[in-house]
This record gives sequence, structure tokens and C-alpha cells, in this order.
Amino acid sequence: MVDGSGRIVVSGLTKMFRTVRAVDDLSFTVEPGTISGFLGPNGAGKTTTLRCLLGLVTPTAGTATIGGLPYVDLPHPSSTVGAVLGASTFHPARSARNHLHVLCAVNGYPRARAADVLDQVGLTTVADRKVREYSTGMRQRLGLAAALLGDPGVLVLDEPANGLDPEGIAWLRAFLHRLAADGRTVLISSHVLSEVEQTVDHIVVIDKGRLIQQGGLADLERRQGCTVVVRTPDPDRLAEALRVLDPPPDVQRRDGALTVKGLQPADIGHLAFRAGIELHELTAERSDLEDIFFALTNASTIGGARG
Ligand SMILES: Nc1ncnc2c1ncn2[C@@H]1O[C@H](COP(=O)(O)OP(=O)(O)OP(=O)(O)O)[C@@H](O)[C@H]1O
Repeated sequence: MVDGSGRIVVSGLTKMFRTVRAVDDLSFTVEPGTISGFLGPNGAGKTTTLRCLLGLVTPTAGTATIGGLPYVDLPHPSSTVGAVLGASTFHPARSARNHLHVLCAVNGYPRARAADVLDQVGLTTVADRKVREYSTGMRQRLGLAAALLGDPGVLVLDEPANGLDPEGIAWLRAFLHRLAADGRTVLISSHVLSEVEQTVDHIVVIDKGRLIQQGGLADLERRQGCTVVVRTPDPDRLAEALRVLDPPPDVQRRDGALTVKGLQPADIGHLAFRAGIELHELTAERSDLEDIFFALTNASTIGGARG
């Protein structure tokens, strides 16, 4: 169904390269107004999925649509979706402004759009310098500027934080938040989780071409459980009381405290109370995206949970 919403829907997508199953029956949705992180280890199938979405690769089975249409059927593709896949190549002897003027001419956009997008990505003051003088971060910004020329409602970026310094990552984060706040759909891939953790509100995790997990970040963190740090003057007795539970939680010693995985703080507090064990601390540690990612991809490696 054509809905013009800018929603990305990947459904039953499979891509074979000869005998390599790069993408395997993959389904997920990315809603407008959100930033979704498309995560997975190297070789998981992220780029292939994005290339299917952008009409650069023909799926073996399934569909990938934007606003209800495959890329090849979009009436105005470059003003529907802007994409940066890998390092953009620019003529080194051209200025950024000149490069964007050429793209305006090719795509039928007014020349004034070049100045607009240069301003959006913060390159106005250096727009007339040759691109060969640009740093990696400046080139990334120019790639984004080119993707935004048609004022698309959907932005797809493959590893956009690659090669950026912390300042560049902070800039990118704020920039993408502004685009999503305008109602745009933003999908960014990464295998470096710390780079996207503070940027995305939803994640889609894949491994070996298959979906491992998708959902809101906060929700996933909650579902993945947390580590509870417990301090007590009687750690041996508490550890023993915990280990006889069925199933037994994972109990470890750390810096004179016990760390417990697999139970909520209230359960541990209740058990300690009933056993007459004094507690001095009972703290739930939030697991970060890195922990969740490893837990999920390890589970997939040993044939465990799949989303
Ligand atoms: N054109 C191709 N021909 C053959 N195999 C390919 C081709 N493109 C990708 N593959 C294979 O498909 C699998 C998925 O690759 P893909 O590049 O999509 O993963 P990725 O998650 O983007 O990895 P990375 O983070 O390293 O870029 C890999 O095993 C890769 O070698």
C-alpha cells in the first residue's frame, strides 16, 4: 500500500550472493519522526539491506519499501530519500559549493538549495574551498549536504560516525535529532555501538542476515534485565540463599559486593529479609547498549533467542 508516510518497511527480505545468504528473511519497520540504529557485527548484512532499500541491489525474495513503494517505483526518489552509503567521492579540485551546484543541475533543484544545505551542515564558511583540503569530518558533512538537497523525508546513513572525532559525533547527534524532530525517518547503521547509543531511540539488531531484536532502546534495556549490586555484612550466607533458587541467578563477587543477574532488586530484598540478612546496598545497574548487543549476538551464535 502506498502511504507516502516515509515509513520504512522491510518484509521477508532475503539476498543471496551465489551461496552466501547475506540477508535472511529479515523484517523490520522504521517509523517517521524516529532515529533507528541498524546494528550488527561486521558482515551481518547491514549494507546489503540498505542497498536493497535504495534499489542498488535486487532482493532474492521479500520487499523493502519507503512510504509503501520500493525505491525503483518512487516517483521522486531523491526528494523522498537521501542516502550516504560509505565514504562519498567528490572531485578533489571542485569546491563544495560547486559540487552541490552540479548536483542541483543534474537533479533539477534550484541552485539556492546548495546554500541552504551548506548552511544546514555548517559548511558555509568553507564552501568555496577545494574538497581536497577537507578533513574526513568535513567530507562527511558534505555527503550529508548532498543527501539533503531534495529535502527528503527519509535519511539513510551507513556508518555515519565512521572517522568522526568526538566533536563531530556530538554535532551529528544534534543534527539527526533536529531532522527527526521535523518528522523525518532516520535510519543509521553501525557496528560501533557506543557511537549511536546516545543518538538512536529505536534499534534493529541483526546477525548473519537475520533479525535478532528490534524495539525501543529503553524497552530493550528493560527486557534484557539488569545487574543488581548487593552489599551485605554477610555475603556468603546471601550468596548461598540465592544459589538454591530455581533457576539459580548468576551470582558473582565484585569489590566486596555481590553482583546478581536474573533477579529484580525487590526479589533479592525480599529473600534477604526472610533470611534475616542485613543489606547495606541494593542497586540496579543499567546495562548499556554494548552489553545488550553482546548478549543478543552471543545468544544468536549459540542458537538461542531470536527476535
Ligand atoms: N557483492 C557481494 N558479493 C558477494 N558477497 C557479498 C557481496 N556483498 C556482501 N557480501 C557478503 O554478504 C555478507 C553481508 O555483508 P554486508 O556488507 O551486507 O554486511 P555489513 O553488516 O554491512 O558488514 P560491515 O559492517 O562489515 O560493512 C558478508 O558475508 C559479505 O561478504
